[in-house]
Amino acid sequence: METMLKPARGGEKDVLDKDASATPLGGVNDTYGEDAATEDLPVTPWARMVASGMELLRDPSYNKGTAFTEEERDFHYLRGLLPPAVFSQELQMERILHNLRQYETPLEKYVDIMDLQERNERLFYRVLIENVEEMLPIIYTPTVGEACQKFGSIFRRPRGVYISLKDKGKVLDILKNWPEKDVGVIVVTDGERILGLGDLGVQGMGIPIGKLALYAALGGIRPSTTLPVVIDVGTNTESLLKNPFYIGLRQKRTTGQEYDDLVHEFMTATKQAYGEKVLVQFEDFANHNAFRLLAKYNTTHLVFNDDIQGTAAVALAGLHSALRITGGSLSDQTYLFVGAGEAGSGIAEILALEISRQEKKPLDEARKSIYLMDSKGLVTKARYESLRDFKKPYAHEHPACPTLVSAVKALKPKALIGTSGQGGAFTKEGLEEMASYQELPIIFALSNPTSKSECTAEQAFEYTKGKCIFASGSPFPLVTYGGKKFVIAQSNNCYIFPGMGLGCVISGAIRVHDDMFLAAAESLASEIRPEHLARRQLFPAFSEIRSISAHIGAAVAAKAYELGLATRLPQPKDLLAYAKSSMYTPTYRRYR
Ligand SMILES: O=C([O-])CC(=O)C(=O)O
Ligand SMILES: [Mg+2]
Repeated sequence: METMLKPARGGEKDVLDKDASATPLGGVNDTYGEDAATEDLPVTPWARMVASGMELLRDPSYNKGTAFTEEERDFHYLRGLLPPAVFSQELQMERILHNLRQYETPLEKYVDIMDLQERNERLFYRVLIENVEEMLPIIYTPTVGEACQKFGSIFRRPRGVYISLKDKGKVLDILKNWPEKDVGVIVVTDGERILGLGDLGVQGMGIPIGKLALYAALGGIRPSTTLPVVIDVGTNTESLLKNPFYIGLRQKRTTGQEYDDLVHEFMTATKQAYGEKVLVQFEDFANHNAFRLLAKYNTTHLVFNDDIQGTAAVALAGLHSALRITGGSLSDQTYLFVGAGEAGSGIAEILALEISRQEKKPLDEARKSIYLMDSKGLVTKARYESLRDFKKPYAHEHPACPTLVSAVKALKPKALIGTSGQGGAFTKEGLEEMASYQELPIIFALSNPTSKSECTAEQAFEYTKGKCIFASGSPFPLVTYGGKKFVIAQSNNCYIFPGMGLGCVISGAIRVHDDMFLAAAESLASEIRPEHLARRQLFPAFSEIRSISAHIGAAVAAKAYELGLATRLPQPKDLLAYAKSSMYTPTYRRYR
């Protein structure tokens, strides 16, 4: 059967045929029917009635622009509303890319491509999926950071849900204003720690929007089931409060009970509106809330924190790959983290967990080879009383080391991992020291966006005389050193969260367990082949990401079933095939 777009001139809109709830990703198995198509466009096994004519052209989920066929133009009252030429989606894509490449600044590209999302969603996703490496730096780090800083100025059309202190007591009603009833994945921020850029208040909304675009493009989550949310409790950033174009509450951040109550109302409302299988990803909260909220809600809701757990899983996969190059096992190395916030302690903790599993030793024992540095220098036992809880497990007996070089000299770490949000924190002296006692030092500069990276890729190679095994959080161009070219691997949580979401959705998971992140990390690491390692490339190319997400999704789902956390029964026999067949694809439907 084909997609039926019946004329509904009298305002009858979007009546979904009940057959639609056949699969977990919002109802439609997108590959279904493709084999059965007699013409070159795929067809879908369900029927919808939506608006026709101009309304159809203005609905981004159905609009195909110049790609409406002659037949469709006649049938859906489009004749004369479009110029006469009929384009293929491929030609439309070419045109989009051609125009995008004319812009001089990344922010102009961002505005242009996000506009496409509001005009023609399938074309937007097809451009993303088929050009991941080119598009990622625009809709994601680093450009999304600048977009958030200027979000008020570039604001055009709202997307997602804005919940502010003014909405206390009305959060469920607000969620009901969102037009989609079938929401499967929410990304929520309060904007207090946007990437490494600090408190951007309501303008942090760019991050949930960008992350969810990746859920759909990289993880195959149906776009209509994704919901970006920002909780606006004010901002402490003076320049934003003074900026006439700031679009949030013009007040200092509210904290304490009032903050907790609003977040709690939101968390309760998500379940009331969408059921207990809605996945809520916490994103870019400041440390003082991130750990707390995760601990508070992970026993009652399907939640994870991307900055703690997603970043951790991808870095663990990167360390696995790095050790395949250097030799040795995870357990007999020393690790030094510069930055002891969400990413630092998240990675430290998953690493300790993995070591304790591998070596069958207590977690506390496994933590002993992992050291953290914060703004006050090495985290040590002597500082124990004044430390935040999440740093305490790593407060080891050790003399004070105030600087990076002194810590590297004293500890001789195998791997140096930057999660500080401090651009340039990996000094020349520190990196030279890393290379002074080992053949292949592992250097991860993970802070985002590019301006906050602890060092550039070029500096890492230069200061270690080409010896380093390097990964960064944001993209860097290829580095040539000693006549050799090195592709710079990005250790970014976008390798993990789309697959994690896919795994949760296809299994109907009701909780996220740490073991699901270990499974995701293992799955990602298994994608690294000897040819990657020969080039010191720790992660596969983003062009392979849909297949990687399917594998991660299957691994996560398998773990959820094993742990008794999955509710979609019976368990599909072949989870990988099921994951793949459930993924959203953005080729146009044929409307009849
Ligand atoms: O958004 C990214 O690129 C990675 C991330 O979660 C962060 O840096 O907060
Ligand atoms: Mg983040």
